[in-house]
Amino acid sequence: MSSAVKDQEIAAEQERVDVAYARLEEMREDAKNMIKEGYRQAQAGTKASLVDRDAMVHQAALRVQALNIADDGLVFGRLDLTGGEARYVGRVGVRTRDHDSLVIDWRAPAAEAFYQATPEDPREVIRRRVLHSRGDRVIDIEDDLLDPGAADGLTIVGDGAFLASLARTREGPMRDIVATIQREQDEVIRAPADGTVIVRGGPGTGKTAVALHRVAYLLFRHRRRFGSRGVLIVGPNPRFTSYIRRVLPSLGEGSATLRSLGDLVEGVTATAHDTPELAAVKGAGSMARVLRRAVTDHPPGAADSVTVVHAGVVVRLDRSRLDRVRQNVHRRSRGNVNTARGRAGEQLVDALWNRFVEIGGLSDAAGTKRSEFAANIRDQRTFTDFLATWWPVRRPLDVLLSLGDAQRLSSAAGRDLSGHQVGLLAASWSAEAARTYQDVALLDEIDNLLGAPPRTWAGANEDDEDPYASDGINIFTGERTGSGQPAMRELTTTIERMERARRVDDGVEESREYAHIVVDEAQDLSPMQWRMLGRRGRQATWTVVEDPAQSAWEDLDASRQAMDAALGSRARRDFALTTNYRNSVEIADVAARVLTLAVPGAVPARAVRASGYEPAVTVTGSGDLADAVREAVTTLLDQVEGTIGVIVPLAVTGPAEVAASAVTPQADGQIALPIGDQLPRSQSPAGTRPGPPAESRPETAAAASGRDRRALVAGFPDRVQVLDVLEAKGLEFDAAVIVAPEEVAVQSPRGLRTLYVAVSRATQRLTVLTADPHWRDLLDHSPA
Ligand SMILES: Nc1ncnc2c1ncn2[C@@H]1O[C@H](COP(=O)(O)OP(=O)(O)OP(=O)(O)O)[C@@H](O)[C@H]1O
Repeated sequence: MSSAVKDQEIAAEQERVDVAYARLEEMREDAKNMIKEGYRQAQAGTKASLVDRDAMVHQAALRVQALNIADDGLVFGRLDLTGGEARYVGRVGVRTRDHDSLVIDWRAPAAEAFYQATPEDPREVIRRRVLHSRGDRVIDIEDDLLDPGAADGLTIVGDGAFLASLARTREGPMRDIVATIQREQDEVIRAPADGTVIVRGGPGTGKTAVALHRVAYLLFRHRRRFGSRGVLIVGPNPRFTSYIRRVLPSLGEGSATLRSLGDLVEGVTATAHDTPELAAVKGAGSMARVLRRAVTDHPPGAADSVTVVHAGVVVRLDRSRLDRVRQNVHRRSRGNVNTARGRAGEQLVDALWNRFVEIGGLSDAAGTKRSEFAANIRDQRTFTDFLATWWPVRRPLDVLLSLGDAQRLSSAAGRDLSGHQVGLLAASWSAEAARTYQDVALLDEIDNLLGAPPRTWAGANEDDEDPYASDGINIFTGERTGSGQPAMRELTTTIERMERARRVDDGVEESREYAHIVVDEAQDLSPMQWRMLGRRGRQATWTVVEDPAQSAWEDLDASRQAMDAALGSRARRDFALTTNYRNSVEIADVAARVLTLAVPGAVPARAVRASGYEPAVTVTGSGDLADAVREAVTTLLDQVEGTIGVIVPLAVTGPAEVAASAVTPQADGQIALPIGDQLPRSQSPAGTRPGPPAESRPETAAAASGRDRRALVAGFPDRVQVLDVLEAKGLEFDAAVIVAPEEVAVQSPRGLRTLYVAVSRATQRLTVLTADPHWRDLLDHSPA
């Protein structure tokens, strides 16, 4: 086709698009006028008009926001239907003043055919056209002919919109895909809102993109239901959440809460990952039992007996009697340890009275009534002081740190932990250690067990009210809250506390119970993390996306069971995504080799875009590693315009055999981890354990890169980032440098799956630097 014909077609589309933009501008003006009108009404000053004004201004402001977003590439699709209608699809719906449709919102039912029509099932679509724009200028068009028999008179431009769009230079690390959503993806996005959707697919199949578009769809179609009670999107780490944060606004959605697993709980932020061994212990469902025992045990610092005097009679309860009272209170109050504090005091008085009667006090103090006895006891300083330590208002972080005492932990452990595990855990819960991702779920579990304190002191200033304040202290962090001037306030129920936890974050309202929860990278959630999410979605519908082959979790079955419990019994729909849109065919080929090692027999997703660039797999001496990284990055800077990720092993130090005490957090919040000879033979490439034995091994790439991460990329532009294999989860770069795959593979029992994650991050170029020639042979099958 001549370019003149194509130019004519583009010019014709531009005219239509200009009309839509002109109307968009009018709609924006209308919305702005509505805001002004709202303020004008406020001048009237009645209470009702204030409420009206707020609602009006809020709605109008949302409208302006949505219309602003549509400024860039407002119209991206056109359908020519068998009846002769030409239907335009765009980021928002645009109608003339007479309500004739100019552009249909991509989420509306009338836009469905744009995504669903195929040559086998054309759905009355003859030609599907994708319009590529920059701002408000149409720069290119691509057509798919779906019904050649009916195409008389229609010009067909290009050779299929989708592949062309994938080959286009990427703008930014992730973008919305509204123009090129594929049918299998669209089915997920538009799945009915009443149940749970589970999406599985390999790296780059668009799981994250689809989940985000589903949120936009649900909020568009069911705003009343999902807008008011909220949508929570949970991803693995803050890097990932900041990465996807850029996509939601481009979809016109600012009203979802985005959280990483490390900052899901108010007041705590995880800054470190546990070693795989520790994560497995902390994340196991049995930790729930351990924590239950921990919060119901005799608390640290409490005396082993209490003694009071009444009418000259000395009454004492020893530890075993005290423990019986405690068990009784817990049994009757069914959890909510803090809330049960009042009952505990009552039952303690009861027990003292019974003891008083038992030891014959009644005859010594003839005429004593129980009520007098109780009043007297409650007034005694020894009693109140004892009660304050025997049944204190407990804070989640205090409970967790109290388990840093191995003896205390051991008594809470029952049969759920081995001695070795108790040692590991206790060492990780010292006050100085950084809080880890798994700790966050445990703190949430403890918070749930403790329940709300019966009475709290909060800052006097309502503005800086801290919903987790108790006695002027944040119950998670232990830090003083508010102005420090105590003001009595009653917090009675968890619901109320949840309500108070609502806050505005980045302009987004947050609450602890949601109407819909999206879980990305769900394959990595531990049972305890599922419990944490389950509590936030007791009434929710869910969208869960995952790739079991990328799971770092050893006991995937236990995680599945916990997921089932969290999701509840709602109807589920399972979907599979099968096409890899991220990796070039060449990079996908390397990833497929790793997949075969990690999960023998697994079928990789099909990559659709050949780049002609073979990945480079280079053998380096371990001493030259930093130089090799710099050299690789320098080369890639010339080859790609966008982001370059240098993906290093977890920062680990130390010999292969590590005692519990040696598992210590480093200054930078990372954890010292045993490495080396744990890789089972079956997981070792070529059946051998790579590298020399641990004792004689020089400083590992992992240790070196952990220590010198920043130095590794010093002086390079910002588009070069260095991150470890866990941080790389879910991210994508134009080019990636994988450092020391041989170490990534042995850092945990699931090391090969982690490596699979790493090698599947790049869109265009991949460089692998290894000290082990085995790995080159394994990964590099490029033509000599
Ligand atoms: N239909 C599509 N059209 C164009 N690009 C797409 C499409 N679907 C996905 N992509 C792109 O493919 C890349 C991978 O998508 P995404 O990150 O959602 O995959 P993923 O399945 O979540 O991957 P991972 O499992 O590695 O986290 C993104 O850049 C996304 O924009």
